[in-house]
Amino acid sequence: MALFGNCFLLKPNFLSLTFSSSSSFVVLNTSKASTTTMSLCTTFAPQIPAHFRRRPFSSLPSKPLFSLHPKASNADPKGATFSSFSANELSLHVGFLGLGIMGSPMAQNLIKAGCDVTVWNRTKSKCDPLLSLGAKYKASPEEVASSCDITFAMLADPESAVDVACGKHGAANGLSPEKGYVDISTVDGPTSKSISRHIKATGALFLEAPVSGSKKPAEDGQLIFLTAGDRPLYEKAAPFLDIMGKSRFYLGEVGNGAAMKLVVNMIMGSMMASFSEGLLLSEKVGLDPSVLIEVISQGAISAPMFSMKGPSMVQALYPTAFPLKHQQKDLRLALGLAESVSQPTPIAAAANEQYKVAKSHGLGDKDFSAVMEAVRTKMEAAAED
Ligand SMILES: NC(=O)C1=CN([C@@H]2O[C@H](COP(=O)(O)OP(=O)(O)OC[C@H]3O[C@@H](n4cnc5c(N)ncnc54)[C@H](OP(=O)(O)O)[C@@H]3O)[C@@H](O)[C@H]2O)C=CC1
Ligand SMILES: O=CCCC(=O)O
Repeated sequence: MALFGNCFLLKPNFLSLTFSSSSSFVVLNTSKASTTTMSLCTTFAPQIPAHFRRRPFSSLPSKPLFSLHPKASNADPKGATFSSFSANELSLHVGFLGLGIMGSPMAQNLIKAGCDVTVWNRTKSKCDPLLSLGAKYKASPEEVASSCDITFAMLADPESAVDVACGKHGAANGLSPEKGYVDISTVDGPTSKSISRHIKATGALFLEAPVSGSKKPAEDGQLIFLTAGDRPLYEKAAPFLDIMGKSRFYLGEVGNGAAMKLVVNMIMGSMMASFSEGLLLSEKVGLDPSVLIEVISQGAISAPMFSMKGPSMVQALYPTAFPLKHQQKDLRLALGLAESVSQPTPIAAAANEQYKVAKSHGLGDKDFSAVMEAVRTKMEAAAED
Protein backbone atom coordinates (compact mmCIF):
# COMPACT_ATOMS: atom_id res chain seq x y z
CA MET A 1 0.00 0.00 0.00
CA ALA A 2 1.39 3.39 -0.86
CA LEU A 3 0.33 6.98 -0.41
CA PHE A 4 1.09 9.33 -3.29
CA GLY A 5 -0.14 12.84 -2.55
CA ASN A 6 -3.88 12.57 -2.59
CA CYS A 7 -3.80 9.05 -4.04
CA PHE A 8 -4.27 5.96 -1.95
CA LEU A 9 -3.01 3.03 -3.98
CA LEU A 10 -3.92 -0.55 -3.30
CA LYS A 11 -2.58 -3.63 -5.01
CA PRO A 12 -5.34 -5.98 -4.00
CA ASN A 13 -3.56 -9.29 -4.62
CA PHE A 14 -0.23 -7.97 -3.55
CA LEU A 15 -1.30 -6.79 -0.15
CA SER A 16 -3.80 -8.80 1.76
CA LEU A 17 -5.07 -7.90 5.16
CA THR A 18 -4.89 -10.51 7.83
CA PHE A 19 -5.59 -10.18 11.50
CA SER A 20 -3.54 -11.66 14.23
CA SER A 21 -5.31 -14.27 16.32
CA SER A 22 -3.18 -13.60 19.36
CA SER A 23 -3.33 -9.82 19.55
CA SER A 24 -5.55 -7.08 18.27
CA PHE A 25 -3.12 -5.71 15.70
CA VAL A 26 -3.97 -5.55 12.03
CA VAL A 27 -1.25 -7.29 10.06
CA LEU A 28 -0.38 -6.59 6.44
CA ASN A 29 0.58 -9.66 4.50
CA THR A 30 2.81 -8.78 1.53
CA SER A 31 3.52 -12.32 0.44
CA LYS A 32 1.34 -12.44 -2.68
CA ALA A 33 2.63 -10.63 -5.77
CA SER A 34 0.45 -9.05 -8.45
CA THR A 35 0.79 -6.34 -11.04
CA THR A 36 -2.80 -5.06 -10.72
CA THR A 37 -3.10 -1.62 -9.20
CA MET A 38 -6.38 -0.08 -8.09
CA SER A 39 -6.54 3.50 -7.06
CA LEU A 40 -8.95 5.43 -4.92
CA CYS A 41 -7.68 8.82 -5.87
CA THR A 42 -9.50 12.09 -5.47
CA THR A 43 -7.60 13.60 -8.41
CA PHE A 44 -9.15 10.92 -10.65
CA ALA A 45 -12.63 12.21 -9.85
CA PRO A 46 -12.51 15.96 -10.46
CA GLN A 47 -16.23 16.02 -11.26
CA ILE A 48 -17.08 15.26 -7.63
CA PRO A 49 -17.61 18.44 -5.57
CA ALA A 50 -14.77 18.88 -3.09
CA HIS A 51 -16.91 18.44 0.00
CA PHE A 52 -18.10 15.02 -1.28
CA ARG A 53 -14.61 13.80 -2.09
CA ARG A 54 -13.06 11.14 0.01
CA ARG A 55 -10.43 12.53 2.34
CA PRO A 56 -7.02 10.89 1.83
CA PHE A 57 -5.82 8.57 4.52
CA SER A 58 -2.82 10.09 6.18
CA SER A 59 -1.54 6.92 7.78
CA LEU A 60 -2.56 3.57 9.04
CA PRO A 61 -4.36 3.78 12.38
CA SER A 62 -1.88 3.93 15.23
CA LYS A 63 -4.28 2.02 17.46
CA PRO A 64 -5.94 -1.28 16.55
CA LEU A 65 -9.56 -0.73 15.56
CA PHE A 66 -10.72 -4.24 16.36
CA SER A 67 -9.51 -7.77 16.63
CA LEU A 68 -10.69 -10.63 14.50
CA HIS A 69 -10.35 -14.24 15.41
CA PRO A 70 -11.15 -16.96 12.94
CA LYS A 71 -12.71 -20.08 14.41
CA ALA A 72 -10.16 -21.26 16.92
CA SER A 73 -11.15 -24.89 17.05
CA ASN A 74 -10.17 -27.75 14.81
CA ALA A 75 -13.77 -28.84 14.59
CA ASP A 76 -14.61 -30.89 11.56
CA PRO A 77 -16.96 -29.25 9.04
CA LYS A 78 -19.99 -31.00 10.51
CA GLY A 79 -19.13 -29.76 13.96
CA ALA A 80 -18.71 -33.28 15.27
CA THR A 81 -15.48 -32.78 17.20
CA PHE A 82 -14.16 -29.89 19.23
CA SER A 83 -10.95 -31.39 20.48
CA SER A 84 -9.06 -28.09 20.74
CA PHE A 85 -11.15 -27.08 23.76
CA SER A 86 -9.77 -28.13 27.09
CA ALA A 87 -11.87 -30.19 29.46
CA ASN A 88 -11.69 -27.23 31.81
CA GLU A 89 -13.33 -24.84 29.34
CA LEU A 90 -16.08 -27.25 28.42
CA SER A 91 -16.80 -28.09 32.05
CA LEU A 92 -18.21 -24.59 32.62
CA HIS A 93 -21.97 -24.54 33.09
CA VAL A 94 -23.62 -22.69 30.25
CA GLY A 95 -27.09 -21.15 30.22
CA PHE A 96 -29.16 -20.33 27.15
CA LEU A 97 -32.18 -18.00 27.24
CA GLY A 98 -34.38 -17.63 24.16
CA LEU A 99 -34.90 -20.60 21.89
CA GLY A 100 -36.31 -19.09 18.71
CA ILE A 101 -35.12 -19.59 15.14
CA MET A 102 -31.55 -18.71 16.14
CA GLY A 103 -31.33 -19.67 19.79
CA SER A 104 -32.48 -23.26 19.31
CA PRO A 105 -29.78 -24.34 16.83
CA MET A 106 -27.11 -22.38 18.71
CA ALA A 107 -27.96 -24.11 21.98
CA GLN A 108 -28.18 -27.41 20.14
CA ASN A 109 -24.62 -27.00 18.83
CA LEU A 110 -23.38 -26.36 22.36
CA ILE A 111 -25.09 -29.53 23.60
CA LYS A 112 -23.78 -31.60 20.68
CA ALA A 113 -20.27 -30.34 21.42
CA GLY A 114 -20.55 -31.79 24.91
CA CYS A 115 -21.25 -28.62 26.89
CA ASP A 116 -23.33 -28.66 30.05
CA VAL A 117 -26.29 -26.52 28.94
CA THR A 118 -29.29 -25.24 30.93
CA VAL A 119 -32.10 -23.68 28.91
CA TRP A 120 -35.11 -21.44 29.43
CA ASN A 121 -37.65 -20.08 26.96
CA ARG A 122 -40.82 -18.05 27.51
CA THR A 123 -42.77 -20.69 25.60
CA LYS A 124 -41.62 -23.76 27.48
CA SER A 125 -42.44 -26.31 24.75
CA LYS A 126 -39.54 -24.96 22.66
CA CYS A 127 -37.18 -26.36 25.32
CA ASP A 128 -38.33 -29.93 24.76
CA PRO A 129 -36.16 -30.88 21.75
CA LEU A 130 -33.10 -29.60 23.62
CA LEU A 131 -34.02 -31.43 26.82
CA SER A 132 -34.21 -34.62 24.82
CA LEU A 133 -30.64 -33.94 23.66
CA GLY A 134 -29.47 -33.67 27.26
CA ALA A 135 -30.05 -30.04 28.24
CA LYS A 136 -31.23 -29.14 31.74
CA TYR A 137 -34.22 -26.86 32.34
CA LYS A 138 -34.80 -24.02 34.81
CA ALA A 139 -38.05 -22.15 35.23
CA SER A 140 -36.73 -18.58 34.95
CA PRO A 141 -33.79 -16.56 33.58
CA GLU A 142 -32.83 -15.87 37.21
CA GLU A 143 -32.53 -19.58 38.00
CA VAL A 144 -30.55 -20.26 34.82
CA ALA A 145 -28.10 -17.44 35.58
CA SER A 146 -27.62 -18.52 39.18
CA SER A 147 -26.86 -22.11 38.17
CA CYS A 148 -24.48 -21.28 35.29
CA ASP A 149 -21.03 -19.74 34.83
CA ILE A 150 -21.91 -18.04 31.54
CA THR A 151 -25.45 -17.30 30.36
CA PHE A 152 -26.19 -16.54 26.70
CA ALA A 153 -29.39 -14.73 25.69
CA MET A 154 -30.92 -14.61 22.19
CA LEU A 155 -34.11 -12.53 22.40
CA ALA A 156 -36.35 -10.92 19.82
CA ASP A 157 -35.84 -7.19 20.41
CA PRO A 158 -34.74 -4.51 22.90
CA GLU A 159 -37.87 -4.89 25.06
CA SER A 160 -37.52 -8.66 25.50
CA ALA A 161 -33.73 -8.44 25.93
CA VAL A 162 -34.22 -5.93 28.79
CA ASP A 163 -37.05 -7.90 30.34
CA VAL A 164 -35.17 -11.20 30.36
CA ALA A 165 -31.97 -9.61 31.67
CA CYS A 166 -33.32 -7.02 34.11
CA GLY A 167 -36.99 -7.78 34.79
CA LYS A 168 -38.68 -9.65 37.61
CA HIS A 169 -36.96 -13.06 37.81
CA GLY A 170 -34.58 -11.73 35.15
CA ALA A 171 -31.05 -13.05 34.77
CA ALA A 172 -29.46 -10.18 36.74
CA ASN A 173 -31.14 -11.48 39.91
CA GLY A 174 -29.18 -14.72 39.59
CA LEU A 175 -25.82 -13.21 38.71
CA SER A 176 -22.83 -12.56 40.98
CA PRO A 177 -19.08 -11.95 40.63
CA GLU A 178 -17.29 -14.65 38.59
CA LYS A 179 -20.34 -15.13 36.38
CA GLY A 180 -20.89 -13.70 32.90
CA TYR A 181 -23.85 -12.65 30.75
CA VAL A 182 -23.54 -12.62 26.95
CA ASP A 183 -26.37 -10.94 25.05
CA ILE A 184 -26.54 -12.12 21.44
CA SER A 185 -29.85 -10.40 20.63
CA THR A 186 -29.83 -7.60 18.04
CA VAL A 187 -30.54 -4.43 20.01
CA ASP A 188 -29.46 -0.79 19.88
CA GLY A 189 -26.41 0.55 21.73
CA PRO A 190 -28.33 2.46 24.45
CA THR A 191 -30.32 -0.71 25.29
CA SER A 192 -27.16 -2.79 25.41
CA LYS A 193 -25.46 -0.24 27.66
CA SER A 194 -28.45 -0.23 29.99
CA ILE A 195 -28.41 -4.05 30.21
CA SER A 196 -24.66 -3.91 30.79
CA ARG A 197 -25.10 -1.50 33.73
CA HIS A 198 -27.67 -3.80 35.36
CA ILE A 199 -25.52 -6.87 34.88
CA LYS A 200 -22.33 -5.23 36.11
CA ALA A 201 -24.07 -3.90 39.20
CA THR A 202 -24.22 -7.53 40.33
CA GLY A 203 -20.44 -7.89 39.98
CA ALA A 204 -20.81 -10.15 36.93
CA LEU A 205 -19.22 -9.43 33.55
CA PHE A 206 -21.10 -8.41 30.40
CA LEU A 207 -20.49 -8.98 26.70
CA GLU A 208 -22.73 -7.96 23.82
CA ALA A 209 -22.34 -10.38 20.93
CA PRO A 210 -24.91 -9.96 18.14
CA VAL A 211 -24.40 -12.20 15.14
CA SER A 212 -24.26 -11.94 11.40
CA GLY A 213 -25.61 -15.05 9.72
CA SER A 214 -29.06 -16.55 9.70
CA LYS A 215 -30.82 -19.86 10.43
CA LYS A 216 -28.54 -22.09 8.31
CA PRO A 217 -25.25 -20.62 9.59
CA ALA A 218 -26.68 -20.99 13.12
CA GLU A 219 -27.37 -24.68 12.41
CA ASP A 220 -23.92 -25.15 10.87
CA GLY A 221 -22.00 -23.31 13.61
CA GLN A 222 -20.95 -20.67 11.06
CA LEU A 223 -22.12 -17.44 12.67
CA ILE A 224 -20.01 -14.27 12.86
CA PHE A 225 -19.93 -12.77 16.37
CA LEU A 226 -19.67 -8.98 16.74
CA THR A 227 -18.63 -8.66 20.36
CA ALA A 228 -17.91 -5.78 22.71
CA GLY A 229 -17.68 -5.36 26.45
CA ASP A 230 -15.66 -7.07 29.16
CA ARG A 231 -12.59 -8.58 27.55
CA PRO A 232 -12.09 -11.28 30.25
CA LEU A 233 -15.59 -12.55 29.51
CA TYR A 234 -14.85 -12.45 25.78
CA GLU A 235 -11.84 -14.71 26.43
CA LYS A 236 -13.84 -17.01 28.70
CA ALA A 237 -16.74 -17.28 26.25
CA ALA A 238 -14.51 -17.72 23.19
CA PRO A 239 -14.59 -21.56 23.11
CA PHE A 240 -18.39 -21.44 23.14
CA LEU A 241 -18.54 -18.71 20.50
CA ASP A 242 -16.28 -20.89 18.37
CA ILE A 243 -18.69 -23.80 18.65
CA MET A 244 -21.55 -21.60 17.45
CA GLY A 245 -19.65 -19.46 14.96
CA LYS A 246 -16.91 -19.29 12.36
CA SER A 247 -15.35 -16.02 13.48
CA ARG A 248 -15.53 -13.40 16.19
CA PHE A 249 -14.70 -9.73 16.21
CA TYR A 250 -13.88 -7.93 19.45
CA LEU A 251 -14.87 -4.29 18.96
CA GLY A 252 -14.13 -2.66 22.31
CA GLU A 253 -16.73 -0.79 24.34
CA VAL A 254 -20.33 -1.93 24.76
CA GLY A 255 -22.38 -0.39 21.97
CA ASN A 256 -19.83 -1.02 19.24
CA GLY A 257 -21.04 -4.56 18.59
CA ALA A 258 -24.64 -3.36 18.46
CA ALA A 259 -23.70 -0.52 16.11
CA MET A 260 -21.75 -2.82 13.79
CA LYS A 261 -24.68 -5.24 13.64
CA LEU A 262 -27.17 -2.45 12.89
CA VAL A 263 -25.03 -1.01 10.11
CA VAL A 264 -24.69 -4.47 8.52
CA ASN A 265 -28.42 -5.10 8.74
CA MET A 266 -29.25 -1.62 7.46
CA ILE A 267 -27.26 -2.41 4.32
CA MET A 268 -28.84 -5.85 4.08
CA GLY A 269 -32.40 -4.52 4.39
CA SER A 270 -31.80 -1.94 1.65
CA MET A 271 -30.20 -4.57 -0.58
CA MET A 272 -33.19 -6.86 -0.23
CA ALA A 273 -35.69 -4.08 -0.99
CA SER A 274 -33.69 -3.06 -4.05
CA PHE A 275 -33.37 -6.69 -5.20
CA SER A 276 -37.15 -7.05 -4.90
CA GLU A 277 -37.68 -3.99 -7.09
CA GLY A 278 -35.26 -5.39 -9.66
CA LEU A 279 -36.96 -8.80 -9.78
CA LEU A 280 -40.36 -7.20 -10.30
CA LEU A 281 -39.07 -4.74 -12.89
CA SER A 282 -37.37 -7.50 -14.85
CA GLU A 283 -40.65 -9.41 -14.98
CA LYS A 284 -42.61 -6.31 -15.98
CA VAL A 285 -40.36 -5.62 -18.96
CA GLY A 286 -40.64 -9.21 -20.14
CA LEU A 287 -37.42 -10.67 -18.77
CA ASP A 288 -37.15 -13.92 -16.87
CA PRO A 289 -36.32 -13.01 -13.23
CA SER A 290 -34.59 -16.38 -12.83
CA VAL A 291 -32.15 -15.34 -15.54
CA LEU A 292 -31.63 -12.02 -13.72
CA ILE A 293 -30.66 -13.98 -10.59
CA GLU A 294 -28.15 -15.99 -12.63
CA VAL A 295 -26.72 -12.83 -14.25
CA ILE A 296 -26.32 -11.19 -10.84
CA SER A 297 -24.65 -14.28 -9.43
CA GLN A 298 -21.86 -14.03 -12.00
CA GLY A 299 -21.07 -10.35 -11.55
CA ALA A 300 -19.70 -7.86 -9.06
CA ILE A 301 -22.97 -7.49 -7.13
CA SER A 302 -23.22 -11.22 -6.54
CA ALA A 303 -24.26 -12.02 -2.97
CA PRO A 304 -25.14 -15.36 -1.38
CA MET A 305 -28.37 -13.75 -0.17
CA PHE A 306 -29.59 -13.13 -3.74
CA SER A 307 -28.73 -16.65 -4.94
CA MET A 308 -30.24 -18.31 -1.88
CA LYS A 309 -33.46 -16.33 -1.58
CA GLY A 310 -34.04 -15.26 -5.21
CA PRO A 311 -35.44 -18.56 -6.55
CA SER A 312 -38.15 -18.77 -3.87
CA MET A 313 -38.94 -15.05 -4.18
CA VAL A 314 -39.66 -15.58 -7.87
CA GLN A 315 -42.30 -18.09 -6.77
CA ALA A 316 -43.64 -15.66 -4.13
CA LEU A 317 -42.51 -18.07 -1.40
CA TYR A 318 -40.88 -16.68 1.74
CA PRO A 319 -39.91 -19.53 4.11
CA THR A 320 -38.76 -17.81 7.28
CA ALA A 321 -35.08 -17.71 8.14
CA PHE A 322 -34.92 -14.08 9.26
CA PRO A 323 -38.38 -12.77 10.21
CA LEU A 324 -39.41 -9.59 8.42
CA LYS A 325 -40.49 -8.01 11.71
CA HIS A 326 -36.90 -8.31 12.97
CA GLN A 327 -35.46 -6.78 9.80
CA GLN A 328 -37.84 -3.83 10.20
CA LYS A 329 -36.81 -3.53 13.85
CA ASP A 330 -33.16 -3.43 12.79
CA LEU A 331 -33.82 -0.75 10.17
CA ARG A 332 -35.70 1.29 12.76
CA LEU A 333 -32.81 0.98 15.21
CA ALA A 334 -30.23 1.71 12.49
CA LEU A 335 -32.11 4.88 11.53
CA GLY A 336 -32.02 5.88 15.20
CA LEU A 337 -28.28 5.24 15.25
CA ALA A 338 -27.83 7.41 12.15
CA GLU A 339 -29.96 10.15 13.66
CA SER A 340 -27.84 10.11 16.82
CA VAL A 341 -24.89 11.28 14.73
CA SER A 342 -26.98 13.43 12.33
CA GLN A 343 -26.22 11.25 9.32
CA PRO A 344 -28.83 11.23 6.56
CA THR A 345 -29.79 7.70 5.47
CA PRO A 346 -32.47 8.24 2.80
CA ILE A 347 -32.03 4.83 1.16
CA ALA A 348 -32.44 2.93 4.42
CA ALA A 349 -35.38 5.17 5.34
CA ALA A 350 -37.12 4.33 2.06
CA ALA A 351 -36.44 0.62 2.56
CA ASN A 352 -37.81 0.84 6.11
CA GLU A 353 -41.11 2.18 4.74
CA GLN A 354 -41.43 -0.90 2.52
CA TYR A 355 -40.87 -3.24 5.47
CA LYS A 356 -43.43 -1.30 7.49
CA VAL A 357 -45.98 -1.76 4.70
CA ALA A 358 -45.15 -5.48 4.48
CA LYS A 359 -45.59 -5.80 8.25
CA SER A 360 -48.94 -4.02 8.10
CA HIS A 361 -50.01 -6.62 5.51
CA GLY A 362 -49.42 -9.36 8.08
CA LEU A 363 -46.04 -10.50 6.71
CA GLY A 364 -44.03 -9.87 9.89
CA ASP A 365 -43.42 -13.55 10.59
CA LYS A 366 -42.50 -14.38 6.98
CA ASP A 367 -38.92 -14.15 5.82
CA PHE A 368 -37.70 -10.58 5.26
CA SER A 369 -37.57 -11.31 1.52
CA ALA A 370 -41.39 -10.96 1.68
CA VAL A 371 -40.72 -7.22 1.46
CA MET A 372 -41.15 -7.99 -2.24
CA GLU A 373 -44.91 -8.18 -1.62
CA ALA A 374 -44.94 -4.58 -0.40
CA VAL A 375 -43.02 -3.51 -3.49
CA ARG A 376 -45.45 -5.50 -5.67
CA THR A 377 -48.46 -3.87 -4.02
CA LYS A 378 -47.03 -0.42 -4.70
CA MET A 379 -46.29 -1.35 -8.29
CA GLU A 380 -49.82 -2.64 -8.85
CA ALA A 381 -51.35 0.44 -7.22
CA ALA A 382 -49.29 2.65 -9.54
CA ALA A 383 -50.48 0.63 -12.56
CA GLU A 384 -54.12 1.24 -11.57
CA ASP A 385 -53.64 5.03 -11.34
N1 LIG B 1 -33.31 -15.16 12.33
C1 LIG B 1 -32.19 -14.63 11.90
O1 LIG B 1 -31.77 -14.87 10.74
C2 LIG B 1 -31.35 -13.75 12.76
C3 LIG B 1 -31.87 -13.10 13.86
N2 LIG B 1 -31.05 -12.27 14.61
C4 LIG B 1 -31.55 -11.59 15.79
O2 LIG B 1 -31.57 -12.55 16.83
C5 LIG B 1 -32.67 -12.34 17.70
C6 LIG B 1 -33.55 -13.59 17.73
O3 LIG B 1 -33.95 -13.85 16.41
P1 LIG B 1 -34.81 -15.14 16.03
O4 LIG B 1 -34.33 -16.32 16.76
O5 LIG B 1 -34.85 -15.15 14.55
O6 LIG B 1 -36.21 -14.69 16.57
P2 LIG B 1 -37.51 -15.53 16.99
O7 LIG B 1 -38.64 -14.60 16.83
O8 LIG B 1 -37.54 -16.84 16.32
O9 LIG B 1 -37.23 -15.81 18.55
C7 LIG B 1 -37.34 -14.77 19.49
C8 LIG B 1 -37.08 -15.29 20.87
O10 LIG B 1 -37.33 -14.23 21.80
C9 LIG B 1 -38.29 -14.69 22.76
N3 LIG B 1 -39.12 -13.59 23.23
C10 LIG B 1 -39.80 -12.70 22.48
N4 LIG B 1 -40.44 -11.79 23.26
C11 LIG B 1 -40.16 -12.14 24.54
C12 LIG B 1 -40.52 -11.60 25.79
N5 LIG B 1 -41.27 -10.50 25.90
N6 LIG B 1 -40.04 -12.21 26.90
C13 LIG B 1 -39.27 -13.30 26.81
N7 LIG B 1 -38.88 -13.87 25.64
C14 LIG B 1 -39.33 -13.28 24.51
C15 LIG B 1 -39.10 -15.73 22.03
O11 LIG B 1 -39.78 -16.53 22.97
P3 LIG B 1 -41.09 -17.37 22.53
O12 LIG B 1 -40.58 -18.63 21.91
O13 LIG B 1 -41.83 -17.57 23.80
O14 LIG B 1 -41.85 -16.51 21.56
C16 LIG B 1 -38.00 -16.45 21.29
O15 LIG B 1 -37.28 -17.30 22.14
C17 LIG B 1 -33.37 -11.09 17.18
O16 LIG B 1 -32.87 -9.98 17.88
C18 LIG B 1 -32.95 -11.04 15.71
O17 LIG B 1 -32.98 -9.72 15.20
C19 LIG B 1 -29.71 -12.12 14.33
C20 LIG B 1 -29.17 -12.76 13.27
C21 LIG B 1 -29.95 -13.57 12.36
O1 LIG C 1 -29.94 -10.35 11.62
C1 LIG C 1 -30.03 -11.17 10.68
C2 LIG C 1 -28.93 -11.36 9.76
C3 LIG C 1 -29.20 -12.37 8.71
C4 LIG C 1 -27.93 -12.65 7.96
O2 LIG C 1 -26.86 -12.13 8.33
O3 LIG C 1 -28.01 -13.43 7.00
